Amino acid sequence: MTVAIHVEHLSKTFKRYQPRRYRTLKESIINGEMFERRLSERIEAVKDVSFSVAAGETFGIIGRNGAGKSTLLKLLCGILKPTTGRIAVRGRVAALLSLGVGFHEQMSGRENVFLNGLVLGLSPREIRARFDDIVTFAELEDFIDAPVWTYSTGMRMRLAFSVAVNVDPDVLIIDEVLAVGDIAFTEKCLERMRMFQEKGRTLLLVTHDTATLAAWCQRALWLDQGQVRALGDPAEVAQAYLSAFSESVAVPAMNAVA
Ligand SMILES: Nc1ncnc2c1ncn2[C@@H]1O[C@H](COP(=O)(O)OP(=O)(O)OP(=O)(O)O)[C@@H](O)[C@H]1O
Repeated sequence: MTVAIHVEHLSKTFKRYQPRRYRTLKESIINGEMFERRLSERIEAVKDVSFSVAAGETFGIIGRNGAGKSTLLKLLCGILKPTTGRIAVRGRVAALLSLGVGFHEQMSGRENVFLNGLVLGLSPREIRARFDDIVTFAELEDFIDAPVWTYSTGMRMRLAFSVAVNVDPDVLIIDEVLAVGDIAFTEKCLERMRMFQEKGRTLLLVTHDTATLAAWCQRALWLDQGQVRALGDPAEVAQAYLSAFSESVAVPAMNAVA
């Protein structure tokens, strides 16, 4: 078995600061501490997490709000550095994280496609060769030269997804973002994801939805308060998750991978 992602004893701690609270501006200036920040707490967003994903596998991560899912994904794509632990990812990774991550607001869609392509390791020639497909898939022909700050949430998602799938990554990471697209576009994305699976590429999906785990994933991990609560068969992981949080209500699978 070729391992695509290997995570070993991974932890990420954030320091959260709070400004000192002075009653008046004068008081804070006199104290010379106007801009001083005070460390108030440490948040262990990811705690001693270990797992492996095989090449060609679709792997799901489920967990409640604040469980540490986004932090884990940002660690996997190198946006964040681990506090402790080790990550090894094989091949080119394209990630569709929370919307807008990776886009420069003042730059046009076209410039952002080139920038993202370069960041993902393509040469300018390779990006030029894929550019039309990216724009056509995103259905942004009329807007590609407008600055990204003028784009709607759905337009950003379309561009981000289109770049991610068209750079032909070995590992595609998707963090619940397809939910903001309209139904027709979501269908197109799901079809691309199926094609991606058929090509034997590795897919990592984050979802709140147990039906999505069952429909898409070969294995799954339940992350709870930064820790692995269950790892293995998606139906069993989903069952454990649901029984612990009976208030969790499954939504249709199509929305959730997204
Ligand atoms: N940059 C940061 N600085 C401080 N705390 C952070 C930071 N990023 C995340 N956190 C904290 O880490 C914890 C995990 O957050 P994270 O966004 O990874 O959760 P999540 O599982 O993705 O949640 P959701 O499902 O709501 O997106 C939360 O308590 C969050 O407040």
